Amino acid sequence: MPSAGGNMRVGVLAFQGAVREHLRMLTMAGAQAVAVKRREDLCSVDALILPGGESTVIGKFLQETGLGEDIVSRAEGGMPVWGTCAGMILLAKHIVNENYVHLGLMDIWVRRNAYGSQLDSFIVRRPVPGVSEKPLDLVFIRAPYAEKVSPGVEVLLEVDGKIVAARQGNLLATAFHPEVTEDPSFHRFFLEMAGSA
Ligand SMILES: NC(=O)CC[C@H](N)C(=O)O
Repeated sequence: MPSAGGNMRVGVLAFQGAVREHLRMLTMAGAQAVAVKRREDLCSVDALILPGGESTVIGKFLQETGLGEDIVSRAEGGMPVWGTCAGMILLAKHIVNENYVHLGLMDIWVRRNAYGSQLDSFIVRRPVPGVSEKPLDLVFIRAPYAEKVSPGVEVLLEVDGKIVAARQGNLLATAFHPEVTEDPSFHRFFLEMAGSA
């Protein structure tokens, strides 16, 4: 059972990538932040973040440890899961420029490394409807975007016509990295989403 508000225990998959940054932001947003490395760790959390990093490396780890299977069954049972950047790729049912999928949970068509080498990493400032009226720094680092989504998926934000944030029930995906900024709005949004799940 998810516990309410500040008592919520939120895990961050802690194999590779921006783990500490998410743990810090969750604490700032008022949750109990837990590093998830083993299958046992997952049992104790109400919600989970899949951080940015390298999706191929994290995906291999998920497969080898069995954590991937556990995450899929918890997510199918309603556990809120948020994937940032590589995490968005891990969540997707379709990776348009690869011939594999990882967790295959979300009805989105994601393109890996979608911005190419010239535009590898960049920041844009935008308000995100439903998350923050004030413009947020959106940090893209070798980011994916979604080319399309199924009708059941709510697009939260497009930047230059590309889908960079989307929600499908208990699943949230962002192509950018809110955890490397100083603004916990997105983490609060995820906690609210998790609290009402
Ligand atoms: N910052 C990131 O998470 C980059 C994602 C990475 N390009 C991948 O494909 O996994």
